[in-house]
Amino acid sequence: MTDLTITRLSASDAGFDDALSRLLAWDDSVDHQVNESVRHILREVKLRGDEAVMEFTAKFDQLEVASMAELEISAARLEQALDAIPSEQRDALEAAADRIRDYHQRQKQDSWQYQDADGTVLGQRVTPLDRVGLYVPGGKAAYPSSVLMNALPAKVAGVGEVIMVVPTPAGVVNDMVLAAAAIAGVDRVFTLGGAQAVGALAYGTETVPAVDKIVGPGNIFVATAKREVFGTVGIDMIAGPSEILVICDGNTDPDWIAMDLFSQAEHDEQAQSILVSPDAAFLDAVEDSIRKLVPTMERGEIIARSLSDRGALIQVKDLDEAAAVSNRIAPEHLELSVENPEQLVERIRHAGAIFMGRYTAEALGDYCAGPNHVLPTSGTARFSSPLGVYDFQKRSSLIGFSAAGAARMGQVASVLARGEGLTAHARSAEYRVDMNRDQ
Ligand SMILES: NC(=O)c1ccc[n+]([C@@H]2O[C@H](COP(=O)([O-])OP(=O)(O)OC[C@H]3O[C@@H](n4cnc5c(N)ncnc54)[C@H](O)[C@@H]3O)[C@@H](O)[C@H]2O)c1
Ligand SMILES: N[C@H](CO)Cc1c[nH]c[nH+]1
Ligand SMILES: [Zn+2]
Repeated sequence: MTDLTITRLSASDAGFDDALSRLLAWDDSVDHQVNESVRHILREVKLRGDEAVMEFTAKFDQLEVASMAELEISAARLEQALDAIPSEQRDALEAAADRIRDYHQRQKQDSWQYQDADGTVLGQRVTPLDRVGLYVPGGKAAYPSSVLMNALPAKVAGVGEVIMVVPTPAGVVNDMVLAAAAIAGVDRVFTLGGAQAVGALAYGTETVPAVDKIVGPGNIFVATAKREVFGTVGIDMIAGPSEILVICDGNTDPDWIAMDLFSQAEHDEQAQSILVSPDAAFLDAVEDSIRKLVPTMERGEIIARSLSDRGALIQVKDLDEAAAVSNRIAPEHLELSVENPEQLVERIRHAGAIFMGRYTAEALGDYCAGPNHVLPTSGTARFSSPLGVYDFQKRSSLIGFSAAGAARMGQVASVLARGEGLTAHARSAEYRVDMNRDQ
């Protein structure tokens, strides 16, 4: 097993800022290789469609097929999976789906309009997207919960067609993933992953229909591919390797905190788990818990790599400084494991999801609390939000001038248009002014 190296930092040390920047940064050489490889995959998929998709699926997912039809899962197979899984799993999926649907219903935006004094009608028409692609990760683990988190907001929004892609390395299909797709009402499922799946959805192939927007989390290849195809299609955000930052006042059981850190570290060697506390003895105790518990974990190797390469235990002088460190990192998940989370949350400006108090394990949010678990990573919580119904709705402005309104505002438009030297704009507005003057 990988040697476990635990990075300890102190916010009061002179080199803290640099050390933190190094911890958060990706290795540039890895970045470069990933970018190159993703661009190549996308180019090939755009040029050669199904043929390239099948080649990359064979190469990266060890899944050889003679035709693309073999990479689509039928609706009947989804239903069969729903019947095949143990009732305990089906009940858990349905319980989670109910809470996720209930939470997301509240995000749905409706169209609105109002009339001003001239009788002019102004408003906003809200409509669902026609067709979306959901990326459900599946390289190192299968994520039925991510099927629910991606698909249910799309269904609540009323999206016309929901296409899901999920890699099935070596052709091993996970029945819980398929069952979740049946529960959520996904329309079509393809067993594709990585940049080739993102390319197929963005450009369309002979078999995979092009979508309007691609949402969902994935590894660094998926996140990079989404960044590359943005503009051809919409994307939700960059939701890459998972992250957790725990702020603890030192009074939570250290084993609980160690396991909370593991809960994200076990996703990926590139996941990031950070603990921030003003209590040095508590940091020691959590370090002991980590060393004690890693060997007991099924995914201990991934956890050890992730904690060693990207994890840290950070000492701060007080909870205010803890909040400042957290704001700088803008983590995907932030646990406030403190006596008074309501007070501390006031100081938090950037985080994908905030877990309030000692009992709120981040893992509950991953599965069944109700809010979405697809969240901005890599500091992008500074400017983006959790996946939600709003990602599947778009807005059109509505403008309906009355004759009186056209006359009044036509004069304003005319002055502004002539100021910009745009005569056609000006005269188009003036026609309506003059027409009203004649009447
Ligand atoms: N933010 C969230 O909501 C959320 C939810 C679940 C999982 N996650 C994250 O999603 C990620 C899942 O990663 P994963 O790897 O298990 O599954 P994944 O589906 O994201 O990636 C698997 C795909 O990566 C591609 N790939 C792998 N190695 C490659 C290479 N060398 N070159 C080109 N392509 C390659 C393959 O095509 C494969 O199909 C983890 O980082 C996890 O932390 C995030
Ligand atoms: N923690 C992931 C989001 O970063 C979501 C997830 C799915 N299953 C378990 N966890
Ligand atoms: Zn998780």
